Amino acid sequence: MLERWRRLVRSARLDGWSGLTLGPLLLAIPLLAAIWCSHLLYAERERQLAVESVLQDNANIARMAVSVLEQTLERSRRHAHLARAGLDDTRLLEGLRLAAGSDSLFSAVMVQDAQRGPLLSSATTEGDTAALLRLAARSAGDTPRTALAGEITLLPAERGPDGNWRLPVAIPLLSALGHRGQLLTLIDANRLLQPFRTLDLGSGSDLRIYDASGRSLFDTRGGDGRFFTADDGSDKLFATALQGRRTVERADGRPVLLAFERSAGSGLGVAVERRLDEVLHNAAQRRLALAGWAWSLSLMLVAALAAMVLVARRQHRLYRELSRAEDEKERLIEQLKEEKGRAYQLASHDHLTSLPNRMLFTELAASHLNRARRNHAPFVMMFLDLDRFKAINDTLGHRVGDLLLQEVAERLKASVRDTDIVARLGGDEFVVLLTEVDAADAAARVARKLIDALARPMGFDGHELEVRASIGIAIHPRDGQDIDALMRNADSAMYEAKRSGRGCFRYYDPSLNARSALHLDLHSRFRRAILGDEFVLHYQPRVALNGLRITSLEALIRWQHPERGLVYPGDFIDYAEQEGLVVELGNWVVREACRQIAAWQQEGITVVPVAINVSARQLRDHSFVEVIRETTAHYRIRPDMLELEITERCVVDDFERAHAALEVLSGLGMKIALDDFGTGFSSLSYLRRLPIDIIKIDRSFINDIRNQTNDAAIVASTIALGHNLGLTVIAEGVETREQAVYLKAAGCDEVQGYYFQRPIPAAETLPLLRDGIPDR
Ligand SMILES: Nc1nc2c(ncn2[C@@H]2O[C@@H]3COP(=O)(O)O[C@H]4[C@@H](O)[C@H](n5cnc6c(=O)[nH]c(N)nc65)O[C@@H]4COP(=O)(O)O[C@H]3[C@H]2O)c(=O)[nH]1
Repeated sequence: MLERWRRLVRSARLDGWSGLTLGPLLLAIPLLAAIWCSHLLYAERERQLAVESVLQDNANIARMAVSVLEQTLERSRRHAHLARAGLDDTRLLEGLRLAAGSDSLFSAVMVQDAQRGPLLSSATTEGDTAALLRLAARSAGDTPRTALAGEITLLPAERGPDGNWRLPVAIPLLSALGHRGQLLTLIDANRLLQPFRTLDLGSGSDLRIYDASGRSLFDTRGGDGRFFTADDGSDKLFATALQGRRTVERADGRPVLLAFERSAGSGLGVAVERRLDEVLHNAAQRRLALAGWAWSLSLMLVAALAAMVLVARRQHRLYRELSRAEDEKERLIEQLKEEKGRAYQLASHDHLTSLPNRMLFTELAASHLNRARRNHAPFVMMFLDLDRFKAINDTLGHRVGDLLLQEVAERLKASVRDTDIVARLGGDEFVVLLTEVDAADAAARVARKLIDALARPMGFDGHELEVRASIGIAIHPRDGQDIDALMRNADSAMYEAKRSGRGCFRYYDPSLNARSALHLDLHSRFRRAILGDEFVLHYQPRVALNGLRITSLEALIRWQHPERGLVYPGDFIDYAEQEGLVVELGNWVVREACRQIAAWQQEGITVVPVAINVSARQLRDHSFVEVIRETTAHYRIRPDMLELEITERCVVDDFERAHAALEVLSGLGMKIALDDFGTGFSSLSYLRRLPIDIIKIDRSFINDIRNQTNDAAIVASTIALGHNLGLTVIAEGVETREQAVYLKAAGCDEVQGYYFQRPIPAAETLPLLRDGIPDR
């Protein structure tokens, strides 16, 4: 069974509709169990109720029968009273004769005196007289239990001469004068038992009357009932029956439901019984009807289940077919997509290099341009042309030319980010779209990288080639607002590059070319420039307005370029910062300033502190403090001979680290100046939190100080603020006497500017240091 169940489950699972089959099955089992359990319980209850009800009915009938019998015998007792009185006075017996004569229940009455014999007899036939005498002889020994009358003695019925059944009844008497006697009556049995004959007890039922000794007197079997004669003997049942009701087994083995009731007065007993099988037969009819219901319900359930399973199977089959169709559809769509993809690839890509062709490039570039517009981001287009490709193609053949183009494509792709786009427009013309660039400088770097990547030797079919490329760069939005304009301008910049000698790049905007050339130069020769002493420091004095004494020299870096001449920091500091070169440059400045101070000191010149500019990166650099410590120690100068000029930019990115470094340096005795004061947003907060000694008001505020602008008020309040905080206030960019006078009047402590002295090389500072600022 278990194995069959397992097989069923397994097969259902294999079919893929296990849930659909097992679900209804698992639902049906408890439902069927519930139907049949309740049916069985109900049937059993029905059976018990039927038995209980029949036992109860039987008991009621038995009680009623006993009561009827008692009422009848009560009449005999009344006659016994008259008879007892008649024993003492026979005249009184006349009353008895009349009473008995008018009571049809009594067929004959006789009063018998123990000594005198019969005193009265209403018997009209000899048979009745003989029956009464037999009865008298039979009960002659009975003694009355009370002073009035004794127990009633009933004898088995006997048939009279007229053929009617009579019940002989004897009651012993004891008169007031002590006479003993008996009242003997023949009760008309048919009359006595008539009520029981008409009782409808139901089929298989029987009512039986017993006398006090347990002899059966009458039962209702056979329609009219039957009387038991003296020869019939007593019924065993009576001997075992107790008062009450129960199920007992008859001698023939059949169980009956029996109720037994005995009269307290006469001792007569009535048993009412009904065959159990008869009773159960009726209950069985109901049980059968119930079973019919249970079967119907079960069948309906099974039918519903089967229908569910069938529907589920059908749906499952449909679902499988549908999903097969769906798979097929998916497959076709995939196939179509692949074919479409192949067609698109063919139509949109260059077959030789697999790079996007002009059509696809234009689409991609347009979408990137839209994004760049939304994000206000730069967008760089580069046109790239291989120098002398035609000659290679013509001399070495198309095969080499093709291989060369493929290699170029690979190298170009490898040199840019995945987000950038490389396309081949045709022939040896390529285009590169840089989508994530932050500045024109970055475009220059990429262009240089591309040129370098292509310049590495390539070998094909035993030929070693070096390819040089010319690149034209157009930047959105300065060089064009749409793709066409950008492509056109990148193309013309590319021709400019070719004209400039090939193997180089050119911006469409000429101003960018000079700057980019400088940056490239810086990049390629930066170390050489530091080692080869191409950088120099110029110094500009800071002058105290009170007495025009030089208080400090600001060291300003310049690049003494061999070809370009003196290059100012505005052209390379930001670039050096972006490229991570500024720390090395800054360290050089620290070294050079310390070396110069030491040199001045060795020449016996009284030196003022030198202020150096510190960039943001430099201040963040972990070794910065150490560099200052070591360099000052190396040149044997006191650290307070150096001053630091920082700007807000130096601290915004990593305030904590800058703050820590400044605290250490300030602790060494160095003064810290906040440069370009007033141009930032939060200068004031920095003043409170950093160890600042000096603020330098930006020169943009000094320019217009005399022209009734807000600047004068700003300068005046900055001076007042600085003083309140105990700081030295310096004004930068003082170019005129008026500005100096105004600043002095406003309470400014020191000034710096062309009016007093332009930045000059170290050699030219000697007269200044020695003689001070000349009078003006
Ligand atoms: N119009 C005008 N300008 C005046 C006048 N007086 C001085 N200047 C110029 O103002 C700048 C003052 O330096 P800064 O504000 O620190 O501004 C400096 C500083 O931020 C940075 N810098 C200079 N040297 C270094 C350096 O060694 N390291 C770093 N990180 N930055 C430096 O470059 C900036 C520019 O330096 P420079 O070109 O030397 O320009 C200098 C100086 O030549 C004047 O009366 N009128």
